[in-house]
Amino acid sequence: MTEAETLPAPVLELRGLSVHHGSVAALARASAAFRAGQITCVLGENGSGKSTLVSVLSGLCRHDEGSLLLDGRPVRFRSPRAARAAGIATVWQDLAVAPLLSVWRNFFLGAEPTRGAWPLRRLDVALARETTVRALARVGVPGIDPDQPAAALRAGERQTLAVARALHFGARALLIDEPIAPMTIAQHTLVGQAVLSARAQGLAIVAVTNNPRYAHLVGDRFLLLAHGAVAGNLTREDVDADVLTRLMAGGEELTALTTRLRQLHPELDDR
Ligand SMILES: Nc1ncnc2c1ncn2[C@@H]1O[C@H](COP(=O)(O)OP(=O)(O)OP(=O)(O)O)[C@@H](O)[C@H]1O
Repeated sequence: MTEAETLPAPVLELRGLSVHHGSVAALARASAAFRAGQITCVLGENGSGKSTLVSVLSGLCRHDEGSLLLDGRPVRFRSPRAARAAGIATVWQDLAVAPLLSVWRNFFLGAEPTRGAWPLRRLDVALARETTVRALARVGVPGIDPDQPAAALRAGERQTLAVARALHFGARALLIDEPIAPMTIAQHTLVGQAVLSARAQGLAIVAVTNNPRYAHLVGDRFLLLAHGAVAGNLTREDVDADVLTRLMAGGEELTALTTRLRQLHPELDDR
């Protein structure tokens, strides 16, 4: 059986997709497939197009060449809301929480459960709290007080809350743009746990990270971007953590590896 026959169909796919910002090609004819139950880590230097990839998949910006496919059908999201409605959840780099609102309020943000029939319908606060605690425990973060203000959460916990939310509201694809502020190992571990829970529940995950060791720990595939183009699309069998670290650090080695892999796997050109 070929690899294509054993893999689940892609949830999201880019085919020869380009995004221009003025004269700059932030993504240049990029092709990649993101499948259910797989974590694809996106790596590349500053300005290589990682955030643009998240923006185009999440409906924030539109492509001007090639195609974006959802379940094999070409789509063009009009807004992040449209992408969300299609089951694509995004944990933004500058993830905003309402700091003074409680954790459970942030979890629901306008989609709170209610009880009773109109006109006596009321917020079901007990259910909202309980659901938040359960959803957080499901992604490996037990024991969070749902009534504490979101400002009290650490960076990793905020990301985790966003992942828990995505799972609760039935997302099929999860996009994570790593925060700019460096995270501690403990914070990375938390986010890693949440991401692995999401994978176990069959989401297609696209995680932008600048940390090759973290990427190697959680990733099934590694999409390397350079100057907006796909410079490598590797599996765990192709690289170990040291190679991934070196690839991140230097363009030359990356180019050599890409050339070699393309010779060995001509089908990489189609990804
Ligand atoms: N809104 C914009 N207007 C003009 N140029 C942009 C815009 N957004 C991105 N670019 C350019 O597109 C290219 C890709 O940027 P992008 O932010 O996607 O890269 P990145 O890999 O996410 O970088 P970083 O790691 O610094 O976040 C860069 O050359 C950047 O300067």
